[in-house]
Formats: sequence, structure tokens, C-alpha cells
Amino acid sequence: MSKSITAKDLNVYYGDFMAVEGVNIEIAARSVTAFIGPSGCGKTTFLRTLNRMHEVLPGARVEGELLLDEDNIYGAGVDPVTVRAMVGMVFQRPNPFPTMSIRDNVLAGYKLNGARLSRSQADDIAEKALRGANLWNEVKDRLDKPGSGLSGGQQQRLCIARTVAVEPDVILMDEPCSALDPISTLAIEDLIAELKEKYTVVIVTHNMQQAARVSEKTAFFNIAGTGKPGKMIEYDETSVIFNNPSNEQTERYVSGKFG
Ligand SMILES: Nc1ncnc2c1ncn2[C@@H]1O[C@H](COP(=O)(O)OP(=O)(O)OP(=O)(O)O)[C@@H](O)[C@H]1O
Repeated sequence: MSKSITAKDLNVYYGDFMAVEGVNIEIAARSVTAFIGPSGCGKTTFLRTLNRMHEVLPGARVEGELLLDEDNIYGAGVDPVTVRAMVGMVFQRPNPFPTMSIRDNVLAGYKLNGARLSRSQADDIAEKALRGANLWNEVKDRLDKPGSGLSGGQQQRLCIARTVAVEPDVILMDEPCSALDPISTLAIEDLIAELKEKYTVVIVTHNMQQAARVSEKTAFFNIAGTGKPGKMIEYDETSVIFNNPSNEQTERYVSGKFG
């Protein structure tokens, strides 16, 4: 399954501070969208609203609507835990559970939900997810060894396997390669290209070449100054954003004149 994402007039606050203002965006199912922009413009903050992670901080809140297909994830009675099962997230630093085996890391989502799986069901889920994360061949002979014994790039693919194991509709990635070497980065970028066959992928990246390589659409965010809210300035096909943007701020950013 894969779902579209639509934000309507979304404002995001930390207490009284409005960190992101007035985002309107439509992200197609089965696509890769990159969020770019200078530090502090609200990319991560906005990304974390897409699976209701933002509100885990005290005082953090959201105004506006956020639809997964037709359903407002901020609607009355919607359980954030259900939303987070549909919208998985991969973080900047690989964060496998260090003492858990590779296999149990992949199955962690099921264990947290209290699902009862037979040994063969669990084996099938683990293998499928590890294959889906392009990690199976590297770990199939050591599934019972701790996840922390893998390289950084392998650990990040393990985290992606953990995310895809529960079959989400959307995968959010917050600078997933920033702690990785170039070879591991390429492995993750290849994987992102495969993931979009099944999932809607949204990635925050500081690396403009990466945005250009992996995404079909790009949203450029900017901030007018300290204490001001970040805004989405332009959203278009990635090739347009990088080669022929409409907005002067976008043009200045992608040509390296600031940020
Ligand atoms: N936990 C928090 N409490 C209060 N303000 C926060 C918090 N996290 C972020 N902010 C503020 O929200 C604004 C947007 O930050 P955010 O981290 O989303 O930007 P970003 O574009 O992802 O930046 P970077 O590229 O540096 O990661 C900034 O002004 C930041 O200081």
C-alpha cells in the first residue's frame, strides 16, 4: 500500500513559537519527494508532523489539515500510534536496538504491538524486509547476532528493514545518509529508488546532489530570519527546482549563493 499526502494550511508550533507557517503541498503516492533548504527553515519539523511525531514534545502542536489519501491524521479520535504504524520514519543516525539480534530488530515493530507470530511467519517477515532493504545477503548467516555489530550503512539499512517490515504506506527519512560514507550513501540512494515502487517516500536532505539524484519532486523551504517561521517557498519537479526555478530565493539557494 502507498498513500498520498496532502497538507492544507499547516502551521507548526513549539509552544508559542511558530516554526513553520502555511504549508500547502500534495505529495503523490509511490513517489520520492525531497525537502531542501537552509538550516532552521523547518524541514525536520514539518517532516515530523507527517506521522504525528512532532507532538511528542511538550507544547508542540499543529494547526491545519494533513491528509493521508482522504483521511485527516489530525482528525478527532485519530490515534497517533496508528498513524505512526502507517507512516514509518528513518532517522539521521542509525538507531537499531543495540542488544537485540538483527532478526529481532527487524521484528521490533511487531513485538512492540504485541503481535503473536509463529516462528515461520517471523522468519518470512524478517527475510522479506531484509531483502527489501538490500541487506539480506550480508546478514543471512548472522541473524542472531546483535544489530550493533553491523557497519553504519548496514545499520541504516537494518533500520529501513525494521520500517518496511510493518508494511507502512509512507516512509519518512530525515537526512538518512548524513552519518554514512559515500559507498553506504549510494546503497541507501539505490534503495530509495526501489522503495518508491511500493511506498511514498519523503526525504529531508542537506545534500542537493542527493535530492537531484533520488527525488522526482522537491520542496524548497526558507526562513526570513531568526525567530521567523519557515515557509515552503517552491515545490515542483526536481529538475525544475534545480534548473529553472520560478522563485528567486530558490534560484539563489540551489546555485549555492546562500545556505
Ligand atoms: N524542540 C524544539 N523546541 C523549540 N524549537 C525548536 C525545536 N526543534 C526545532 N526548533 C526550532 O524550529 C525551527 C525549525 O527547526 P528544524 O530543525 O525543523 O529546521 P531544519 O530546517 O530541519 O534545520 P536543519 O537543516 O538544521 O536540521 C528552528 O528555529 C529551530 O530552532
